[in-house]
Amino acid sequence: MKLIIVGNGGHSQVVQDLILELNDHTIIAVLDDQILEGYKLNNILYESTLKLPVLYQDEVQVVIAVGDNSTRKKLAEKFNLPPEAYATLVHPSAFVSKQAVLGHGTVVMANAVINAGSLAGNHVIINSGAIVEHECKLEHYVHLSPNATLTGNVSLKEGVHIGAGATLIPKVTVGEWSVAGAGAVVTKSIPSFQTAVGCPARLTRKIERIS
Ligand SMILES: CC(=O)SCCNC(=O)CCNC(=O)[C@H](O)C(C)(C)COP(=O)(O)OP(=O)(O)OC[C@H]1O[C@@H](n2cnc3c(N)ncnc32)[C@H](O)[C@@H]1OP(=O)(O)O
Repeated sequence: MKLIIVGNGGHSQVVQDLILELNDHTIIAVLDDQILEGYKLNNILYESTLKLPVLYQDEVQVVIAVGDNSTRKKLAEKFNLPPEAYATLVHPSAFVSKQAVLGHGTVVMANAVINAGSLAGNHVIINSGAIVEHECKLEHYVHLSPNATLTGNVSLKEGVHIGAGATLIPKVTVGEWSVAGAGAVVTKSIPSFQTAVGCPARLTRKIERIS
């Protein structure tokens, strides 16, 4: 499969590494509005995101490799491609249960675990070493940072960001576009558009709604 990677920052570097480990995908282009356009290195074309409609063809898939959830959503809305246009990528060292479901454009990094009955939507990031226990639900544009742990039956609504090493106890829900800080221990559900930090996690500041 030929792939177009959108984004050329730190998260993109790790996604590109994942693709190298898969051995059966070829990156044909990296698109980013912050890079020098129109050069080719190791057979990869570097261009602005405006070139996506020209480069996207049959037998090519796209990954939006941008860590920020709202930017990922804005780019997906701007491109307006069908969901199947986006590749789902799983690092070979990750464990994904056959009874789990991953959406389009979702990436699962090295050593992550996704257990039975869990569902992740589109453009979700399950980062290095993160654990998604049984029957969790992660809606579109969620980012679960490295080493974060969702215990059983946790629900993350659209755009939620769980910081590195955070732990969520069973059955809690995090409302849309909320953030649990690095190392937080979430013992109660968090409403939408809120930041929560600490152990046990306490609500700190409100988050502005994304446009
Ligand atoms: C591969 C990758 O890199 S993936 C990305 C992984 N990224 C992360 O895990 C980062 C997660 N983000 C955080 O933890 C951030 O600190 C946030 C989102 C919680 C910060 O939220 P903000 O509202 O901007 O907090 P701000 O930095 O202004 O700090 C406000 C207060 O909260 C405290 N605070 C901030 N983060 C945390 C935290 N994780 N745990 C405990 N306290 C915290 C600050 O010390 C500060 O306290 P003070 O008022 O007593 O000085």
